[in-house]
Amino acid sequence: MDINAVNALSFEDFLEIFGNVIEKCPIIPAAIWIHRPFKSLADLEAHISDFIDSLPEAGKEGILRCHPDLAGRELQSGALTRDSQEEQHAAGFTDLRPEEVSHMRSLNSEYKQRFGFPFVICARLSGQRDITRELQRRLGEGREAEREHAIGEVKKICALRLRNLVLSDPPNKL
Ligand SMILES: NC(=O)N[C@H]1NC(=O)NC1=O
Repeated sequence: MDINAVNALSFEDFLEIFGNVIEKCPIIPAAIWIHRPFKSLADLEAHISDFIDSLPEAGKEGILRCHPDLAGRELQSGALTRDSQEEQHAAGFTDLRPEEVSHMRSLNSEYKQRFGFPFVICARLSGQRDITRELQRRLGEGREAEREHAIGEVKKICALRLRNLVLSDPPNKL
């Protein structure tokens, strides 16, 4: 699908296709619909990014809270969105040994206790081992810096999801 095809979609079809580019936050593509016609994929992405930046702290943290834990219970029970399932699989979280799952879960819960929102990272851009190391490093960050860092990761996840939808041969890098 190219950008002209995107611009030709009805609101309902647009939401159906782009509703999860920010995990479980269809309000975001719904809100930026008003900026059609989009000049390019980068333009569409920039509107999403600007909308997120315009939110108060509570809105940004709400977005983070819509993200499932990496290697969490939803992965185990098959309750992830398809996007998230594919991303966690790509990073290797579907192949963890039981002790690695427990380690990841205890780090996730320590992180949530410290910051009040889940640890979020663009799983397609790193492997499971690097992500675990990064989680440990980010546990030492300040709350505000960490919120902004996590929102940056949400935007990377969004960029790759958009490319998957709009480009026919999507690269798995930014
Ligand atoms: N918690 C977290 O980072 N979740 C995710 N990251 C990603 O790339 N897909 C996700 O679901």
